[in-house]
Amino acid sequence: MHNISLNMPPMVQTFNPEDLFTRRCIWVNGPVIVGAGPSGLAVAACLKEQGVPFIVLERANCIASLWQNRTYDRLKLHLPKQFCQLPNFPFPLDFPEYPTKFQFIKYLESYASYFSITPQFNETVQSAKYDETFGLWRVKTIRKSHSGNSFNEFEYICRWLVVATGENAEKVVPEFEGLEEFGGHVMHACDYKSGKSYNGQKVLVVGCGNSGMEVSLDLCNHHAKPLMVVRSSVHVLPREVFGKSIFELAVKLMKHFPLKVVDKILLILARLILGNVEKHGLKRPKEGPLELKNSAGKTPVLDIGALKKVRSGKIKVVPGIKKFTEGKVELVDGRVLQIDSVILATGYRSNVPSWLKENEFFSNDGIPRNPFPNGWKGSAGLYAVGFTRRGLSGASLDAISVSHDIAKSWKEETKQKKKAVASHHRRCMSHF
Ligand SMILES: Cc1cc2nc3c(=O)[nH]c(=O)nc-3n(C[C@H](O)[C@H](O)[C@H](O)COP(=O)(O)OP(=O)(O)OC[C@H]3O[C@@H](n4cnc5c(N)ncnc54)[C@H](O)[C@@H]3O)c2cc1C
Ligand SMILES: NC(=O)C1=CN([C@@H]2O[C@H](COP(=O)(O)OP(=O)(O)OC[C@H]3O[C@@H](n4cnc5c(N)ncnc54)[C@H](OP(=O)(O)O)[C@@H]3O)[C@@H](O)[C@H]2O)C=CC1
Ligand SMILES: O=C(O)C(=O)Cc1c[nH]c2ccccc12
Repeated sequence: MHNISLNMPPMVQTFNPEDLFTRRCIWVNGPVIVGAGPSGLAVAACLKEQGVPFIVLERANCIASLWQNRTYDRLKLHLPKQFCQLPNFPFPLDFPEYPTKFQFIKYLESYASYFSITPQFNETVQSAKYDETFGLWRVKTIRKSHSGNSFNEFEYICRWLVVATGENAEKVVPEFEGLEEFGGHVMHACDYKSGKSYNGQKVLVVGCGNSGMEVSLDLCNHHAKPLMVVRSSVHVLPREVFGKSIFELAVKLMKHFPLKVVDKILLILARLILGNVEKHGLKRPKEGPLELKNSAGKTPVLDIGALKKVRSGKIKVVPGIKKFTEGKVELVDGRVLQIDSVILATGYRSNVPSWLKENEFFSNDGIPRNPFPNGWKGSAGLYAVGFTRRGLSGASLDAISVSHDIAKSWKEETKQKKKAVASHHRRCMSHF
């Protein structure tokens, strides 16, 4: 870690009869990066290359905790590999076009070790606030011990703060009337690993984004009977068009045509390849797929086989939920269906508003207000990586911009400090 402990006397923050917390102050000669997912690792690597010291704080006990702890076994990247690698370190040549989550995790581990990035694990940022008087960020954290039985509080003081906690930091768990009476097993998709234990069960999958579709498909493959809730609408696109990635095609088209035209082309191709999906209950939104991704952050589904199961009736599409009763769900169309368990594929949200004491750069939903490509730089040394709704490729672009900007001001400030020290030294010497 590149930091200097100020050795300040421990300050008693709160008095708790069971725990006496002490908060240690640590000066960081560079940025504090919050989050050790792909975004935090990418910005850390780019800073390393430019000789800027930093620290990375991570609440989990490992890097890329979303990928390691909160995703299902059959997950594969659904964009081709060239859009998913991080700066300055390509995927191994033998990786398939769509790497598995385990290959991706291995790559991230090699990435962290190649750039010698050693995050401070089990440390959750609880608040970060800009101190106007000193022109510095104060980042307060709580660190869990290895045993998990004791906690220590820290305060990091720094000039630059990089937010890399992700668009998917917390699960969204909506409230449903009667869910406590339901009695069956209920969990969020982030805790789903495989359909192994659901053999023969009727499972209500709430949500039809990429998670809902892929969990439903996995349940089918494990001989369960999924019912997938589509309460509003969804764009389903083929992952490939005539053997070529539709995402790659969209990126190429965007260089020549406006977004609305690209959306029209994507929808014509989807219709040609997938047919009319609306007759199966998968109503398309009014806005086009890329337009909707930009405006509302809603990712189109890239189909990897769920649609075939919908067509054959193996995945049953049902409308919104009215309420739950014991062993049953009542739908908005009045139908009452018997079900065994529920999987909430209801999405994720950013957690930035819960800890960052700032509301100019980030909006209430925890995403920077400025749209791409200007969403990475705030004021007073505040930065964001991985919030442009452009997946891993967007995070890599942010990491490069952020690291260059920080390196520039870090080098200027370090030079000024060195000059000040040298002139102070000269003044002291002249007294002799
Ligand atoms: C199931 C799933 C599949 C996906 N597949 C793809 C894909 O194929 N291609 C693609 O481009 N994108 C995909 N995404 C999008 C995904 O968001 C990115 O791939 C990527 O994980 C984003 O990286 P990140 O570092 O910004 O966020 P994350 O990976 O979420 O990492 C953020 C880190 O910050 C930590 N953190 C959060 N709050 C705090 C705090 N207060 N203090 C300390 N640490 C904190 C978290 O523990 C986490 O480790 C997928 C998302 C999901 C949910
Ligand atoms: N293979 C891959 O690479 C995968 C990538 N991902 C990515 O992870 C991110 C998150 O995806 P995902 O987890 O699917 O989340 P999304 O936010 O994309 O989808 C959430 C779904 O839940 C529905 N929903 C929310 N609340 C309710 C409710 N109260 N009742 C009924 N339905 C509800 C939403 O419906 P509505 O639209 O009406 O709000 C929507 O269909 C995306 O970026 C996605 O692309 C996910 C899985 C696999
Ligand atoms: O955020 C995701 O889940 C992704 O897979 C990355 C992504 C960014 N922009 C998109 C547009 C269409 C499909 C996927 C993505």
